[in-house]
Amino acid sequence: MLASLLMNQEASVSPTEMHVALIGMKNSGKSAIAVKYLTKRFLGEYSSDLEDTYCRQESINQMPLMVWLMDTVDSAERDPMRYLSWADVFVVIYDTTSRLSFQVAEQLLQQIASHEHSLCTRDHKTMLLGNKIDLERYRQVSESDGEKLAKKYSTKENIVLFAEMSATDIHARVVATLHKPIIELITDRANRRSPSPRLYSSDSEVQARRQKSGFMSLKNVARSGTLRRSKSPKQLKNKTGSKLLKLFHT
Ligand SMILES: Nc1nc2c(ncn2[C@@H]2O[C@H](COP(=O)(O)OP(=O)(O)OP(=O)(O)O)[C@@H](O)[C@H]2O)c(=O)[nH]1
Repeated sequence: MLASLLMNQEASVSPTEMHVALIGMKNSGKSAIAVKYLTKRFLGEYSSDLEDTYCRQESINQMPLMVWLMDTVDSAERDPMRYLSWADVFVVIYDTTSRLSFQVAEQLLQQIASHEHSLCTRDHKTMLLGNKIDLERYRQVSESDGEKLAKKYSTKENIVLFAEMSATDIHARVVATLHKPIIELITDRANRRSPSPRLYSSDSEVQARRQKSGFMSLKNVARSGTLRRSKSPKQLKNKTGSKLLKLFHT
């Protein structure tokens, strides 16, 4: 009896889906990381002006979890609220061979921090991720610089994680790296025993748009397989096509 009560309580605080936004400067490797995570392949050529959201069914800590991955495009014309109001996990990616991309990563950490304080009450996790470490000889950003920056934007309640990786690395390591902030957030939420509400202000708008325009529901996704492409909130208005589909047709 007690065991089943505890199990029910556990189920009620466990998330069934996690929204992960990959953000960072153009060419930092967001698409390469997304493609590797979703398909186990590393592909060298991408179309850079397309933005998509994909999902993959995972088992994390022995719990089924739908991971939604938004592969964003770095563009001043697009509203950052599309990921700020959507994501549970922000993966801020920079290219370790580009100092400029590291500066952009700092601006993005700043953006997340100000959003968090002024608008957002929902808990989230951020990870600063240095990519392309296979190109060690061209490195412009040291590992300790990355660590320092992550520390700078960490608070007592919310630590910004830091990792380095290469999208050319083996699939298991890419998956393990992307799962780090997800696992931390799940653990934080379970410890607090209070799942943060997803529906508020801009989130409810996204939710309403999803229903109106047939955004793939969790049920449909579970019924029809593990990897699915769906549309980001922005694309519900403005269809741009799919990077992945495009990739596999070329
Ligand atoms: N050597 C190496 N090349 C990488 C790595 N990650 C990405 N690249 C390459 O870097 C280039 C840019 O990668 P993308 O994944 O398109 O970068 P992005 O951040 O999605 O760029 P936008 O879509 O323009 O915002 C591509 O030629 C990739 O093949 C990596 O870890 N190592």
